[in-house]
Amino acid sequence: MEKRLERLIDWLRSSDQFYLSGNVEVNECEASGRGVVLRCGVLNRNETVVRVPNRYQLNFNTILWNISVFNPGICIDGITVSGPERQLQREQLAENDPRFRLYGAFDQETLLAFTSFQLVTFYILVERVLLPLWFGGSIESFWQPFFDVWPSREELGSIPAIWSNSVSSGDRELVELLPLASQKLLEKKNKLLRQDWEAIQPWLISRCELLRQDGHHCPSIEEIYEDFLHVYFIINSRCLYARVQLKRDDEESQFTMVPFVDFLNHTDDVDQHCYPEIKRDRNDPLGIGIFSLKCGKRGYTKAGDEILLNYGPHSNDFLLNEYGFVLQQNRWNFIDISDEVTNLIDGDTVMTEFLKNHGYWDNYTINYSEISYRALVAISLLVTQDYRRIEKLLLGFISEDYFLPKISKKLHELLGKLLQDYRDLLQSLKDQPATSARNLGTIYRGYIDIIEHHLDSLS
Ligand SMILES: C[S@@+](CC[C@H](N)C(=O)[O-])C[C@H]1O[C@@H](n2cnc3c(N)ncnc32)[C@H](O)[C@@H]1O
Repeated sequence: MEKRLERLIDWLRSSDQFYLSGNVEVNECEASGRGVVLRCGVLNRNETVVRVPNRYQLNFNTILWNISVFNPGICIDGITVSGPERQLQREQLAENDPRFRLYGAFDQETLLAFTSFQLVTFYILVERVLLPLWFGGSIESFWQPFFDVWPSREELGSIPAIWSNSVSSGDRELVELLPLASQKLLEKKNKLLRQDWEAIQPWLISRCELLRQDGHHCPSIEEIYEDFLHVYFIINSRCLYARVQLKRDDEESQFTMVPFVDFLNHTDDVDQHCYPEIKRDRNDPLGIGIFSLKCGKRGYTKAGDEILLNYGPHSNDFLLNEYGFVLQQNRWNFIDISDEVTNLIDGDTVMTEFLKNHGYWDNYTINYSEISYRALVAISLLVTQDYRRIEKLLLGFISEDYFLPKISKKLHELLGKLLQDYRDLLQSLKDQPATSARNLGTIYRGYIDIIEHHLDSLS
């Protein structure tokens, strides 16, 4: 890894807009992979840790630029390569570079119809997996130094969508043990994976056909699907929010991938650590901009301190499904108790309809500090069946405090049952030493903390 890191930084240094603080370095540990630490000196509030120009970021725009070098039919003013620049770029390329054919078949409309995720995944698969198969790997992607520092398949094996979609995952049986919040996230992710695979699969098949026509070995589509899963979660776990004007109507497409910045690990602390800043580049007005990572309020003064970034206020269920890790302590944890509560009400159509009509059916949660208002409304109705007063509660004429003494016994019962279920699940996970099972155990331990806290305050 040391050599690959050196190569990455040399590559980035070929731009004079790149900056990296001399006070930081990358280190590696088993629990969180690569991370960035303070090597020496200090980092003060608002100081730049690293700055990466647009050209070295992988995103919808830079990919269009790179494809347009090989395909003159892709022409978007300010985004794709200009005439004189194309000439310059071409002079550096071999005439038989396979990308003239790999990218030549696209028309602009097709490319623009892809989401960011689809285009970035397709492009990385071509540049990282297919391109090295031509001419014994003698043609190398511009992005190779970036590709070389990404996590291996094994490192991403702790993500539930990998358990459920990859034939090589040994953790498939853990899907059954996922809590409801994770099951819902997994379902959503599986749907996106299916959609994106369907969108790019035909293009990958026809690109593989080109390889075969030239007499090269080509992986089967099943093998490429495994690469697709790997690349998909590399992107998913490393992308950073950035406006992509060409895709402005698609919220999910607003991201960029930024070398080195993507070495920062996550903290649940939202406003103390580093923060991103994107500045428009005068020389590249339609690009995403220059991406900087700045030091937050807390500053760093002790050598070895880890420089961190908050990925968002995410629970352990979310972190597991999006990134494949969990935190031992996480202030954003919550339990989805929708199934337990709806099961208690199910069968009573009047009550169900009432809650549905008022927008209070389903989606009930508890976090460390509170039982959600939605859950209190549903349980109060279940216990009291006092429709008149519940309407007053919803209109704000009475407070939930009126109902709390009446529902305390039911809450005790419900939380007591959940506590037992989670303890049983923890017990059944105890004999499984793998990281994925340990992560699930951490989620359930977080749930137990939440429930014990509420049971203490109810009694
Ligand atoms: C943006 S990358 C950070 C760099 C990454 N550690 C690497 O080795 O390249 C996000 C990934 O880092 C790991 N990660 C981030 N924060 C972590 C944390 N607090 N604890 C454990 N793993 C973490 C997870 O594997 C996650 O998918």
